[in-house]
Amino acid sequence: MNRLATVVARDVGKIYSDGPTEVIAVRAASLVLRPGEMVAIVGPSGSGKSTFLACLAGLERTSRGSVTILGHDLATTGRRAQALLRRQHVGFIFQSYNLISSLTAQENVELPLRLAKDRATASERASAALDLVGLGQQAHRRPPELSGGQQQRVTIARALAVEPEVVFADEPTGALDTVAAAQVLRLLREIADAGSSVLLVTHDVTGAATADRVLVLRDGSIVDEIEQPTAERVFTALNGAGSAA
Ligand SMILES: Nc1ncnc2c1ncn2[C@@H]1O[C@H](COP(=O)(O)OP(=O)(O)OP(=O)(O)O)[C@@H](O)[C@H]1O
Repeated sequence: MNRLATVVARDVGKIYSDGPTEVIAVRAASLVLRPGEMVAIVGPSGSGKSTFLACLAGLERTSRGSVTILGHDLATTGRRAQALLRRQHVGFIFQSYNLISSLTAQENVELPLRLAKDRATASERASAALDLVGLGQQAHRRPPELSGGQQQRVTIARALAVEPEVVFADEPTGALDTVAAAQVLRLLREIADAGSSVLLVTHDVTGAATADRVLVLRDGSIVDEIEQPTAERVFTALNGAGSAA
């Protein structure tokens, strides 16, 4: 069952304790992500998008439900094994670039490769990934010498260099102008078209419409699912979700 799925989430819930009160960030949300599929999660601020993504990526412990990544049930996979799984098979792209400013773009992309499987080919693969995102000429530059869009493309190159089966992207275009954002979205689309799974959290309806499927979250629940999305349909669904909140 679901042998082809890269990520399977069943009835995932996440409750945060905030002093004496509890915040239900995600309630019983389910998702199956397949190879080559790009799924976007949209929803009003505070609807639980980032928390859901973090639970699926194993970055947050779930309060209920189950998550399986590439056949590994996170509930029964130890922390070290999960870290290894992420390092070798999962790419992360966040709004804050998390690049090391004292290292060049090339060194930033090489770093996870040196920690993971392909030390011998780290340099070649990092160069190839930077070429792919159009930054071959900027490989020697450090993050402070690059624009926001270029830094984000370095993080994409870093995620791509490990040839991940799954990419988790949380607001990757949040800090970018329209042109840079479109470039980043195009790269995410290409990653999916090349066979990986991409899960994207975004506020950008146009960006969400580049996905194969859009899930609309409201108050921690998936309230709508749009197949073959257009920006208009995402906008309408999102406004419905927001106004009802
Ligand atoms: N570490 C935490 N401790 C307590 N509550 C949290 C924590 N992280 C998130 N929350 C709460 O969980 C809910 C969902 O937050 P989350 O960041 O997942 O929403 P979001 O849809 O990604 O929001 P945004 O679009 O504004 O980034 C919010 O009410 C938030 O305040």
